[in-house]
Amino acid sequence: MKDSMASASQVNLLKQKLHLAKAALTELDEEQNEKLQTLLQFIGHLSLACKGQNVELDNKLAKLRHLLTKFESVEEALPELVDIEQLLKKQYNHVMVQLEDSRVSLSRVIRQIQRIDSAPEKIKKEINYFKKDLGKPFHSFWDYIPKVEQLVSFYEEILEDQLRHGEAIKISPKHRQLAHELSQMISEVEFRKHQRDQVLTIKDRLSNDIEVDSLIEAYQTILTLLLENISQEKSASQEFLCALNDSLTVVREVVTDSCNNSQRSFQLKKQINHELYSRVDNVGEAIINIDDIHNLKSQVTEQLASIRTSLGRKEALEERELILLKKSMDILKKEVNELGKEAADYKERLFEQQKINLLDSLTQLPNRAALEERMEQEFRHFQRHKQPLWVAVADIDHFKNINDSFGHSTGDKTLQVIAMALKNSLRDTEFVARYGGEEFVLLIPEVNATDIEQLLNRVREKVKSIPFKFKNQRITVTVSIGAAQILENELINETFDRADAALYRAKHESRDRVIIDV
Ligand SMILES: Nc1nc2c(ncn2[C@@H]2O[C@H](COP(=O)(O)OP(=O)(O)OP(=O)(O)O)[C@@H](O)[C@H]2O)c(=O)[nH]1
Repeated sequence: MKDSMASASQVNLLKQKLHLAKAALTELDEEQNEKLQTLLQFIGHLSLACKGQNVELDNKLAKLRHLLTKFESVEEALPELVDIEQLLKKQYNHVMVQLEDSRVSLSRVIRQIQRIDSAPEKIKKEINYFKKDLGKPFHSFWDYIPKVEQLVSFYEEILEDQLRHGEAIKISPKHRQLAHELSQMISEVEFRKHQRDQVLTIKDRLSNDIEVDSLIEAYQTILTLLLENISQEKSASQEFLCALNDSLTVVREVVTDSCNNSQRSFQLKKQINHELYSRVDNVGEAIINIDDIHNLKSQVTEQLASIRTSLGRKEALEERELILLKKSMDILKKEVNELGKEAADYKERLFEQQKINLLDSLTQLPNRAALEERMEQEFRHFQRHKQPLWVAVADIDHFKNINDSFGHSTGDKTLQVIAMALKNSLRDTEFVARYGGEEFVLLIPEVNATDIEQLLNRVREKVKSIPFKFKNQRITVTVSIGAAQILENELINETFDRADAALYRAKHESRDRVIIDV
């Protein structure tokens, strides 16, 4: 009995112990699960950090992350882990090879930079240190990236230094040609007064030894000035059109008002006339129907009074009409006067512009466009009257020497003086234009073949006798002239070509002479 009681208490004790052990085991299980969960999460995050290196590895890791989300599938993940481990090893080796390749490439680039002799000394030293540093292997991309950044900054510094102190682009014959063409173009375009000093400075710069930067700047400035002129011209035309439009609006309003007034007056007058006719009819009827003279008298007097009133109204209406008409006429007159003034101003501006467009701005002689106009005119005259007409081309001899020895502005002054001399040596009916550069064209009508050579030699002598003095040196400037007379059935351009060919011959036969094409 005693035993059975002791056994029972032992069983109870064991039961309690078992219970406690079970509880402790469950607690341990939960704790472990929690740790495992944290570990799995950590693996998941780690695998995400590896993403983007290799597609196969990415896929494997994605699958692993999926399996690790549930305890039940952790077992399935084990074979995957083996594959992934191998892939990771391969990837590591691959990255190390890549890093080494990159290090070698950087060394190659740095050797190239070292060849830039003009690099500043300070950068050259830094590059040397950098090159030594490149001797150590890279362990990760974080060793590589700062090196690339450093290399880029070397490039930047060298480039900046070269831009700051770099040699200007060398001027070539092509640039000189461009400078010359721009200078010619400037001479042919008329600039506004306030622009002229700027243009002269540019012209001066173009004629001396110009650098490419200054040439580009000159082109830019001239273009800006031309655009400014075009836009001013445009706004002047717009102003005129606006004034024209405003005036037309006023005129239209006045005419509409005046029409409306006439319409109203016409209706009123019609009404008054109707009243007058009816009063006159009344008088007529009274005369027929009323026998009693007193009665008739009073009826006629009454109708006459009404007629007078109507006539008075009609007169007042006509007077008002006249006043309105006068007012309208005054407004119209004022508008037409103002418009006339605007039109005259505009015409003047156009005329001035036209005149400017036909003048060479350096010599103030007619320019090439004016010459073409005049040639046509003389040609038409020749066709009608068959009077002699000569075309002569004059060219200054060795003009380049003047520019080269005394400068372009002296060359410009020489051109101006010779232009004046040519102009003064001709009659009013004769014409001289600057054809371009140092070449002039003369149109000489009504001179016989026997006299032309003498006339042109006089012109040549006149130029030769100009007492030029440059840098205290007495200089004689001469011209060569070629001339041709227009022939029956010849176009004037053909005559010009013959004159030009004669000039060519004069140039080759010693210059300072006149040759007539016969
Ligand atoms: N100062 C100045 N020079 C000009 C102008 N237009 C052209 N020239 C120069 O005129 C010179 C003409 O030279 P070339 O065509 O070689 O002739 P050249 O020296 O007169 O010699 P020949 O005609 O053969 O006797 C060039 O140097 C041009 O630059 C100008 O408007 N002003």
